[in-house]
Amino acid sequence: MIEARNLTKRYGDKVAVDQISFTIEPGTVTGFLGPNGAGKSTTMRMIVGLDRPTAGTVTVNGKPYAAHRSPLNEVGALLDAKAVHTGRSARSHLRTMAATHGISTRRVDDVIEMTGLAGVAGKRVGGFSLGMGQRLGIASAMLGDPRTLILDEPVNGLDPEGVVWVRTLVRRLAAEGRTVFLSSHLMSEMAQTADQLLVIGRGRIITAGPVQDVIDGATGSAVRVRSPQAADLAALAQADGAAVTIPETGVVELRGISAEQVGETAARHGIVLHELTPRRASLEEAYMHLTQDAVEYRSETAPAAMEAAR
Ligand SMILES: Nc1ncnc2c1ncn2[C@@H]1O[C@H](COP(=O)(O)OP(=O)(O)OP(=O)(O)O)[C@@H](O)[C@H]1O
Repeated sequence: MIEARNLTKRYGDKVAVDQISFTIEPGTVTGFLGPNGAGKSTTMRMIVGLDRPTAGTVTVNGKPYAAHRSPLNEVGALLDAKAVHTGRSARSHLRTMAATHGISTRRVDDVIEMTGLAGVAGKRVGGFSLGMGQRLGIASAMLGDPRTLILDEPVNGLDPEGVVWVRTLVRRLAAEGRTVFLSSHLMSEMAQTADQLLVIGRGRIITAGPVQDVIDGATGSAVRVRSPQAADLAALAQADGAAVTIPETGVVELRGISAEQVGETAARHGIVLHELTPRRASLEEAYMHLTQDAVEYRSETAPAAMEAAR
């Protein structure tokens, strides 16, 4: 379990993390989302004691990271996959880490096997592809068989097979009762991997909760209706309190009303329906909606893309 209370980090005038409080429960995969510069890496670094909070506290399984007698057995972290001595082989890197923490060489062989690195474990890390480096980072995080895993962008640079592998691995680790906290900018992947979400923007928590609740809370569910009398139906739904958008001629999208209500209203007024579809937003749409005011580094085309996504 990871617990943060009023956790704050300032770099000079810049408030990177602003009094955030959250609990990451064991037995779940919790996704950490937010735009570039939102404070995700800073938060993760504070959890593992690489950055000191300016104020507030964060504990892992009840204690600050540094207070654990054997931190590597408590928390495994992948924070910067490139932070490895490039002249060493993967096996030698892992064996050095293991030796300094009283971990057996058998465990080193196990994590090499587990992360699919067996074929390249004797090669210099400097020659590794981004994906191989990520696998080595995950192997390092797993070395102490920790109860808590913190993974910053673990699928970055992985091919589709690698992405599925990470998803399966973290799901299995959570099913074993471990705490898994991971960040990613890939929304479709996060939607498939995480149970819970923590969304931050400009150093503050925007929302937190189960994935589907976060999506529904951000966008609400909608009903898409195609009808030759779409305008009539839209007027009736509006009178019933629905919000109406017209994505194309002959199609209306209604919010704040159920598909059943729409169908019954249509039947009562003899309106012909060609389509009646309850429509749930994607995590990407919800994320765009949630973070639209928290994006610091925005490209010129982003607002138009967001509009289209809504
Ligand atoms: N060492 C530092 N010195 C000064 N400012 C920093 C430092 N580290 C981070 N920041 C600033 O703190 C803010 C949060 O950065 P952080 O790297 O935690 O964001 P992030 O959510 O991980 O972003 P990304 O998705 O781009 O990785 C940013 O504005 C960043 O520029």
